[in-house]
Amino acid sequence: MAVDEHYNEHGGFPKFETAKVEPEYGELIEALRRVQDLAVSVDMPADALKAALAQTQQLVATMEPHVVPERKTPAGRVPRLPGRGSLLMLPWTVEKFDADGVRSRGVFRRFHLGGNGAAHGGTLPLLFDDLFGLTQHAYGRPISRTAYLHVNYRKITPLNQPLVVEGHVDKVEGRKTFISATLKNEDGELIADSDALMVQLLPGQQ
Ligand SMILES: CCCCC/C=C\C/C=C\C/C=C\C/C=C\CCCC(=O)SCCNC(=O)CCNC(=O)[C@H](O)C(C)(C)COP(=O)(O)OP(=O)(O)OC[C@H]1O[C@@H](n2cnc3c(N)ncnc32)[C@H](O)[C@@H]1OP(=O)(O)O
Repeated sequence: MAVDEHYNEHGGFPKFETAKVEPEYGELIEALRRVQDLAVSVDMPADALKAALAQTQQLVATMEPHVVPERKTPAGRVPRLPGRGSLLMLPWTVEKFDADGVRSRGVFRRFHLGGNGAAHGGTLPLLFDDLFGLTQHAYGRPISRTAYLHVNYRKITPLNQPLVVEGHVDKVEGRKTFISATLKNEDGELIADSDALMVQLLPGQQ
C-alpha cells in the first residue's frame, strides 16, 4: 500500500493533469515565441538594444513573483495550445491522439535555425521525443523515460514550411515500449524518421 501512496509523487511520473488558462495565456506564449525568434534574428543599434533590455527587465519583474514549482505551471499542460503552451516544445498542434498513433502539425521557426536556412539538427529529437511521450500516453502506457532515440535525417528540414509528424507504437515488451515516427512535408516527402525505446519506471524510481 505504501508504494501506491507514494507512486504519484516519488515513483515514475505523476498523473498528468491538464491546466485551465486565461485566453491571454496562449497569446503571451506566442508573443514570447516571437521574442525568441527576434532574439536570434536581430542586429540592433545601441539605443534599440538599451530599450529592449529595459523592457525585457520590466517583463522579468512582472513575471518573477509568479514562479511556481514544476507541475503547478500551466506550461506544457494545455493540450490545445501549440507545444502544449511550453516554450521549450516545438510550437506544433496535435491533430490526432489515439491508440493508433499521434499526429501533430507545425513549422520550424527562425528560433530553430541551425544553418543555411535549415532547422538545427538538435530540434528534431526534441520534436520526436515529445511526440513519443504523447504516443505512448495515447496508447494507454504509463509515462516512461526515453532510453534511446535514433534519428535518420533524410532531407534538410526547412523553416516556415508546414510539416507533419506522426508516430505509433510498434511493440510492447514488459516495461519496454518501442515507438517510431516520420516527419514529412505537405507533399508527403520524408524529411526524417525516428525510433525510440521508452522504459516504464518502477515504483520509487525517479
Ligand atoms: C492532445 C492531447 C495531449 C494530452 C497531454 C496529456 C498528457 C501528456 C502525457 C505525457 C506527457 C507528454 C510528453 C512527455 C514528454 C516526453 C517524454 C520524454 C521522456 C524523456 O525524455 S525522459 C528524459 C531522457 N531520458 C532519461 O533521462 C533516461 C535516463 N535513463 C534511465 O532513467 C534508465 O536508464 C531507464 C529508466 C531508461 C532504464 O533503467 P532501469 O534500471 O529502470 O532499467 P534497465 O536498465 O533494467 O532496462 C530495462 C530494460 O530496457 C532495456 N534498455 C534500457 N536502456 C536501453 C538502451 N539504451 N538500449 C537498449 N535497451 C535498453 C534493458 O536492456 C532492459 O531490457 P530487458 O528487460 O529486456 O533486459
